[in-house]
Amino acid sequence: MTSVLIDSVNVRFGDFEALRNISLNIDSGTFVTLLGPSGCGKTTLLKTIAGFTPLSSGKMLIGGKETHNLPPEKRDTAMCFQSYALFPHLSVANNLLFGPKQKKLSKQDQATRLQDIASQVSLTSQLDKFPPELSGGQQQRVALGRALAIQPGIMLFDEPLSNLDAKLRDSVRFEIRQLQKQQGFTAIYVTHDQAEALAMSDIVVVMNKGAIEQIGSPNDIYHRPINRFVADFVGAANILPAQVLEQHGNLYRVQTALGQLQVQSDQAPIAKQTYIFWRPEDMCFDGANTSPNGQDNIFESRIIAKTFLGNITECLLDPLPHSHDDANTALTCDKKPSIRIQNLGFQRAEEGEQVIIRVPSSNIRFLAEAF
Ligand SMILES: Nc1ncnc2c1ncn2[C@@H]1O[C@H](COP(=O)(O)OP(=O)(O)OP(=O)(O)O)[C@@H](O)[C@H]1O
Repeated sequence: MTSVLIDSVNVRFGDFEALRNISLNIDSGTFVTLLGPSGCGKTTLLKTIAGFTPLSSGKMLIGGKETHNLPPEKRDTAMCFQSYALFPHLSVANNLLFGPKQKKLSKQDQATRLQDIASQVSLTSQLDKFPPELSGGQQQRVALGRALAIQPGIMLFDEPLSNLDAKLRDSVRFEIRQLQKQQGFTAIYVTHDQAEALAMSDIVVVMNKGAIEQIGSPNDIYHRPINRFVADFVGAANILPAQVLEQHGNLYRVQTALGQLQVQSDQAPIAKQTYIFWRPEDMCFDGANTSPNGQDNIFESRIIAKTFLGNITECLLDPLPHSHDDANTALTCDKKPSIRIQNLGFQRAEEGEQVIIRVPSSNIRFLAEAF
């Protein structure tokens, strides 16, 4: 088991800064996901950990050892790629044995390792086949088994499931997580798929433009994103600029382009002009135009578009003018945003229909970002 400490790391390619001031502490045995849009530096960070890309500045420790003079083969890491990178002329067995042979394991240890790994990645019946004779999912499992056969302290995964169809992706994703839990290796997993990151990880690292935006548990990242980028990248979000008007205990009245809203928050806003957000599933369709506790936000909207998603329905709403607005506040002039709602109860509502929606004040959160 191996920890990774990354301290103020920068990586430059010529004038281009691919990684900016990255600091990250990964405990041994943790499953960490690097999540972010294409080009944000995820693979570069993975390659610096593997030792394939040198640091421009900062330092890195693997298992407590400074990596400055540590070549890739001495880092206790193995990498599993999106492209599988299998040896087509070698059988599945010999692909799996590539690492153990390089490590000069005895014939008997190689045989034991092969049996163990083949059964872990469910390939025992495929050992004599060659990679071109396998399905995409089987090839992916060979790539995984080949990396596992080295028994690394740290497994580095670079979008390993992106070539698989949705169903297979779910099952291989589950297998990887099960293996990681059983064997206890540290996993650093690159993806741009937020659902994958939330489903697999102990810790999610959200990256943007070469820097880290937020580090947290899947629950924190989803429910307590710190800024608009994270809120929007990790799932759908309704985000509004908000001007704080008054506070009573943990209840805030804010002016938004939708009118005045109430926000119940134990965390104070970082500025008077900030942003609020809520998830599409945090609001509901309501028959009554009153708030029973005086703290819910109720507004009328027109359904612009309706999408059936199987277990839920998503609607795009055009909120109608709010009758209790403070017309003197600048934000009432802002362009009125559309709002997304996901709900079980919308199946019968039709596009064009006018509906009343409710957002409990406790479901709206402040982002730690000012404008
Ligand atoms: N060897 C290199 N020389 C110059 N620029 C590079 C090099 N490697 C990566 N980059 C640049 O660094 C940036 C980050 O690339 P990286 O591959 O780390 O992104 P990523 O987040 O993994 O993207 P993707 O999800 O598309 O794989 C990109 O703009 C890329 O063009």
